[in-house]
Amino acid sequence: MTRADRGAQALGIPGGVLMERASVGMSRAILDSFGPLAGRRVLVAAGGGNNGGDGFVIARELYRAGADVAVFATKDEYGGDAAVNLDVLRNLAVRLVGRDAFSEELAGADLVVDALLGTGFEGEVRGDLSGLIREINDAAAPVVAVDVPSGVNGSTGEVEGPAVRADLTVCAHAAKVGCVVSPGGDHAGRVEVVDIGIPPEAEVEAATTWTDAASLRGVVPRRTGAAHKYSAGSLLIVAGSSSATGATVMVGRGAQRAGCGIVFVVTSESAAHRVDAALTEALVSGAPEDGDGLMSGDAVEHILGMSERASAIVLGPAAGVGEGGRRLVEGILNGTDLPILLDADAITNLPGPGALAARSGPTVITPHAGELGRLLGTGAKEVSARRLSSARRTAEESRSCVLLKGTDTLVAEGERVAVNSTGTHALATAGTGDVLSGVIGALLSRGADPYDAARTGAWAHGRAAELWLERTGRPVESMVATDLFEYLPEAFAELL
Ligand SMILES: NC(=O)C1=CN([C@@H]2O[C@H](COP(=O)(O)OP(=O)(O)OC[C@H]3O[C@@H](n4cnc5c(N)ncnc54)[C@H](O)[C@@H]3O)[C@@H](O)[C@H]2O)[C@@H](O)CC1
Ligand SMILES: Nc1ncnc2c1ncn2[C@@H]1O[C@H](COP(=O)(O)OP(=O)(O)O)[C@@H](O)[C@H]1O
Ligand SMILES: [K+]
Repeated sequence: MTRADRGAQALGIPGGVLMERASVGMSRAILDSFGPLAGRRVLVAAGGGNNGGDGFVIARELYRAGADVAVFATKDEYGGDAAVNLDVLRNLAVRLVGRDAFSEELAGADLVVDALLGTGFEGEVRGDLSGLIREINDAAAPVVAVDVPSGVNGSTGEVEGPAVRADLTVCAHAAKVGCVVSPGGDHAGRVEVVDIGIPPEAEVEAATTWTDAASLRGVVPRRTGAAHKYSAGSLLIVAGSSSATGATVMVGRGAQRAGCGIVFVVTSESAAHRVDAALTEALVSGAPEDGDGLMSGDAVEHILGMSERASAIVLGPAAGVGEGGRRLVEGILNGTDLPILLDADAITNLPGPGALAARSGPTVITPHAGELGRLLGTGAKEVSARRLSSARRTAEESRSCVLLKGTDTLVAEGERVAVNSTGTHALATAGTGDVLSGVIGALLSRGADPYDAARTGAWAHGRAAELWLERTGRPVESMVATDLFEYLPEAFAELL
């Protein structure tokens, strides 16, 4: 954003014009959500930078819309465009209030505009700003954040101290990463984007991008008329144990609904007949198991034999954690160059991200914060606090594609990270991750590269859940993972 901003100014567009356009657009969005504001009390809290400058213009616009506007500015002296816009307010019947009157104004406000900190903020909030943020969060009135909720790092979503909890965040030019990646994303409320007039010459390629349907155009492999079941994608699923068959079935169904031509399954010997009965169209075989009913290291030979008929492998869900599992994972990683997706127990059985770096074949891992915390040795809390950097670091150390699950889903590979745009908390139910593995595995088997397979899989999986909600009108709490199968085809149809 900073580079795009500078680029626009280098083309000759004055910063003040950008600020005006941003703030006029933001004011319109505020009025659309909370208007009409005639006679209503609005408190604008403005910080010392350009985010505060936006706040001054918004104060002017809401005043023009008839609101009774009070502005608290954290600095005594301003410079640049912010100073110009503050001076305008002095000529209007907008009340400029001091710190002593802030709390009282807040108590009487119908709407609060948080323009304390924007993209220029990082680290932990210093000084009296923490107190202001806490007060805003305790107030009854709805809160609109300008560009980024103050206290949230707009570039990463990290939150190190107090941060505003907004009902609406209006972003200039593009949604800021911090408004969608948690924990920052959990502070932003609804996110709207307003155009501020940045011309294409000033657009920059961002390292972090947004996976929407448009960004996936042409990415999903199509089946041609001359296809046969093997050329349409042949996936080998290595999953489950004698006491856990459901995960395997869900990976298989997910893969079939994502267009895989043929699904092979290898599971524990004693579980094979149950998986076979549940997955009509798949070819299921049993592999040697240990005393606990988990596939043992001895299963490697059988699995590598089966892999000769496959174009990709999904390894992991419910396969069990332990010495046998570690030998299994190691044997398969070293034994084939096929694209491999590792999920769940297969991730836990890895000694560390470096264990994947030596592979010559493409690798995708799909951990949630707990699994990634174990893999990195940092713990789930640290991963959840720094999702973007955790995913990036893992992608770098493993030289693999990393899909980090959660309320937002990140896909990191090399220098790039994509933030998924679909999904709902209806997905917070057991087994949805297994379905996702199957979907991504199918796309790998059909020849998609790991980054595209992971981005597309996450998008279609999230979209299927949204479609289930839209079509059935049922409460989020009643979704079960198998509900996704009916809606995956429709989600893919939207991409084709
Ligand atoms: N041409 C432009 O530059 C445009 C800027 N825009 C707005 O300007 C914002 C960026 O402006 P700035 O770069 O001035 O940055 P900010 O206004 O986000 O923040 C800078 C201010 O925050 C203070 N600060 C930084 N870190 C702090 C910390 N840890 N604790 C307490 N205070 C801290 C600084 O001392 C400074 O006063 C955007 O978010 C957006 O709202 C928009 O108006 C669009 C155009
Ligand atoms: N609150 C939420 N909002 C959106 N998506 C969620 C939420 N909670 C979980 N998900 C998604 O649901 C899936 C859960 O996967 P996982 O935890 O591996 O489940 P399981 O292992 O039971 O299959 C992931 O794709 C995750 O991103
Ligand atoms: K802000």
